[in-house]
Amino acid sequence: MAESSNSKTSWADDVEQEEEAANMSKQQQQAPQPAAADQSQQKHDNLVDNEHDVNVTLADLQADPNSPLYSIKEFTELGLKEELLKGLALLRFSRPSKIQERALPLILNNDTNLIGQSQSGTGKTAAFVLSMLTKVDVTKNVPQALCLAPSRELARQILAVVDNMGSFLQVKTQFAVPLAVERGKIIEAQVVVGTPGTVLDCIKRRVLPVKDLKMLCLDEADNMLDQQGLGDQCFRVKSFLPKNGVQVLLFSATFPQKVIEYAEKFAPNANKLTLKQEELTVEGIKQFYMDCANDDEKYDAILKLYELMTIGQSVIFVRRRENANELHRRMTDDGHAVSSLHGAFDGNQRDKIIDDFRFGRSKVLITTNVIARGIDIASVSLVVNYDLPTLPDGRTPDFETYLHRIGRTGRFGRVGASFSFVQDQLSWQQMDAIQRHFNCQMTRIDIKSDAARKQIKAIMKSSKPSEQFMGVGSGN
Ligand SMILES: Nc1ncnc2c1ncn2[C@@H]1O[C@H](COP(=O)(O)OP(=O)(O)OP(=O)(O)O)[C@@H](O)[C@H]1O
Repeated sequence: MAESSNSKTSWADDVEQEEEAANMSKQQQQAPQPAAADQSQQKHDNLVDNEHDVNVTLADLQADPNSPLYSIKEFTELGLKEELLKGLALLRFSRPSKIQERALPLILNNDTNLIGQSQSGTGKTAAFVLSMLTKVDVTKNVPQALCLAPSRELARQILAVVDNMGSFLQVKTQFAVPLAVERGKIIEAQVVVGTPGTVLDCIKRRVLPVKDLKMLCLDEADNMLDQQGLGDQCFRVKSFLPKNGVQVLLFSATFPQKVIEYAEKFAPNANKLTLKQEELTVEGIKQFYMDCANDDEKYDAILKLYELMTIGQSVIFVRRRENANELHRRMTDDGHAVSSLHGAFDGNQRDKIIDDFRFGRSKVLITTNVIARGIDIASVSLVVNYDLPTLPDGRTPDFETYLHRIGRTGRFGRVGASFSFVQDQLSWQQMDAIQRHFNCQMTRIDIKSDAARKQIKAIMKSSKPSEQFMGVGSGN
């Protein structure tokens, strides 16, 4: 875990920053609370019509045994409380996805730990949120389920899902990130969602009572356990919990072999739902690459892409905060409306930037790996790897981060595209290694060609909000 020499400190830096962050009131720190129905409307509006020949409905996908959204059961067969079924209906979740259908009975029928893996955007959040909400007793005002996430943004998003899905249960929730927990007040909420550092601090200060906890859930578990700071904090949180009776759930789209060992230590004797490496990529995400001669050509290409990027919403990933600042400044100076988000912003600013993007007030977001994982915004149709993701050595490709980054599009059966820039021999090698690792093919695209622009436009349009519910373009 923490001692791993391969730990990805760049991500940890962002989180550390977050843990130290910001002077803000509790109210300002609350998760966004879109009315469930509005949120659901937004979700379904984003299931797409398209310019392609083939329309596949979500119902079709869920009937296809090869799709990660496939299910044979109904939510009503999964042993959920009536109030949760009502919450699911309000969110217009009609059928469970594969991970939900498989994980829920394994979690709910006994107290065995679970390591759950499924592709990005396939509904892992609902699997663990429904589990937490099933296990808590809302008549007791004491924390019973604890969920840890690696970033403020992700914790906030999970909290909003708990609030929405649990709205008929009248569950009480607590956001546990820096300064969100009222000083000196003992937490009475049944479900606590936060980042590991703050949660650990609350436990040590005895603000967060742990004796009634029944469930500990780690989202993006491989990432948290693999990092120096976060991994330590997660293990320390766990060491404070009752030795028996706490069910541990670890979820992620990726569980690289080297992390499995920590995962098994953290969640002993767990049931496991895992995937093979070549099953990890999401079919709806078309992967392209752009071959540039140098940095200037790369910048010209991103300007050419901009017009297409704003058809839907796009995320541009760069390596470091300074690169994000620099690209933001250059694009803004050139008259383009872009926003930027990274760990150097304080909590308040981060909430505003992500909310502006989430609710469509901004269209293009330049960011670091801080939101590479978990963030779920249905209308993101394009992900750009302006810099390919690497381990801290700056050379070795970071396969998992690549997969999580491109997974910000193509959510729950939608289509999307990813563009990766290559500009020298090293980035070529990195791209080649990524393709071999996932056994996938990236298609070369020349942004200057009309045909290519048309192709991209079609993909972007196909994931644009539409009147037509449930039409999911194949994108082929
Ligand atoms: N059964 C369902 N029916 C309809 N929509 C669903 C269902 N389950 C989840 N969704 C929606 O699918 C989207 C993706 O879900 P979620 O964010 O949980 O994916 P994930 O597997 O956690 O992805 P990641 O690995 O990127 O974190 C969300 O918008 C969610 O509301």
